[in-house]
Amino acid sequence: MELLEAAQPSGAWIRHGQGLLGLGVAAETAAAGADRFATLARWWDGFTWEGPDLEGLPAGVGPTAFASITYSSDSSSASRLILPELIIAVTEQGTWLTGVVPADEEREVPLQQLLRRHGLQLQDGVVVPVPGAAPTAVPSAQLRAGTHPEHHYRNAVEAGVTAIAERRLEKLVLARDAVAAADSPIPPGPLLARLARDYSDCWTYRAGDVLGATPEMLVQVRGEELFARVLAGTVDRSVGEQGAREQLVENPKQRNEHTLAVESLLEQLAPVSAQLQAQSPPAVLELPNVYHLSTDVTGRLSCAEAGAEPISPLLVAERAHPTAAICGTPTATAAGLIGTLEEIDRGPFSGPVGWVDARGNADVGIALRGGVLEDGDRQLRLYAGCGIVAGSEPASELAETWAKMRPMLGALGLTR
Ligand SMILES: C=C(O[C@@H]1C=C(C(=O)O)C=C[C@H]1O)C(=O)O
Repeated sequence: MELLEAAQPSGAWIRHGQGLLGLGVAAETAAAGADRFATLARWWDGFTWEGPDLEGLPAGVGPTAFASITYSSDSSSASRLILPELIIAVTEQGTWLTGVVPADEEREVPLQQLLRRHGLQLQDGVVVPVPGAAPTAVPSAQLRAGTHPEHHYRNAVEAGVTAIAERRLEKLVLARDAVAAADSPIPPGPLLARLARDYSDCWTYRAGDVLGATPEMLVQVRGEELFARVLAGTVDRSVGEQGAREQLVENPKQRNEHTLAVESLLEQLAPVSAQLQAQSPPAVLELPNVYHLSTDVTGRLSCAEAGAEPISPLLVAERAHPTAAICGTPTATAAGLIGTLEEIDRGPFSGPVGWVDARGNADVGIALRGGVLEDGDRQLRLYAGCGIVAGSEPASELAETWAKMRPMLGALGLTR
């Protein structure tokens, strides 16, 4: 956490005080459109590593790229892979530092020098901030309306409920945005530190312009093993534990909404996986702002089972995206209605976010509970969405979007 406060990471992925921090940029690439996953995967596969052997080291150690991929293929935002020049991997087995120097530079940059460049140093084998560096303050921000006023969202929910009543689809996820504006650039480090502290069960992330703390894992790849955490079905934290059980586990509307999300993931991953198993019944995930219905899914990559060439984790993520947790059922109908009803460009929000290492391991979450830095970092655009099913009420869905924005609002010192 102390490191996060001091440094301004170009990439971050932290949970329970462990994870990855990327500093600076050694190489990066951007992609757009329907081929964005494949373009990024090819770029990453094209690297050769001449560093020490990584075999046996924890996932994420070594050269690791941070990924942010847009929700939609028509977004005007870019999807990105960023390979930092310095990667700090804090794992159960210890901390590893990886420095990345492009081969054509033909020079060794001492790790101490790389650390110093980012306000850090090694002291008795531990990475610490350089003494005397002033902590970066988060400027005070003002909450402003996003692309549309609140009533636009209520109307969109109403229209979604009508489409469901007309049996055009079963579920769709509608999102909206809001803006936190400051007079000076908002430093990502302290925001990430607050999120990692207050939402330690979530994956606190940064990749490119997007940052937040997501509770949802689209797909985690460890060698041949797959893991995912599907969330859908939400109640505010204020209902308490007993209320959450009654309103989530014992509520058919929420259970159905949740099942659709789990089924979409299982179906979409089926072509690339084997032995997929979903936990049943779903658990209740307790977070500081909300409770969710939550299902963990495990499986194996089918290419590994068949002894075939390994598939890039970015292409596994492409298969999995978008689940009904952030889009709807059936996918194509929901995606079409989202486009006409939301009238926002989701950018990286609700798209895949995370990292991929040089051995095919990856954590790819869903970019939720966060925001996108804009306007020279003086503005953070927050996003949140809700699953709409038969009987959803516009006012309570709007309230749920505010509850889902709470992690980022809290990190900015804002309340709502
Ligand atoms: C869309 C969001 O969250 C998703 C929607 C949920 C729901 O509608 O119950 C729950 C978790 C996420 O899968 C968001 O946080 O913005």
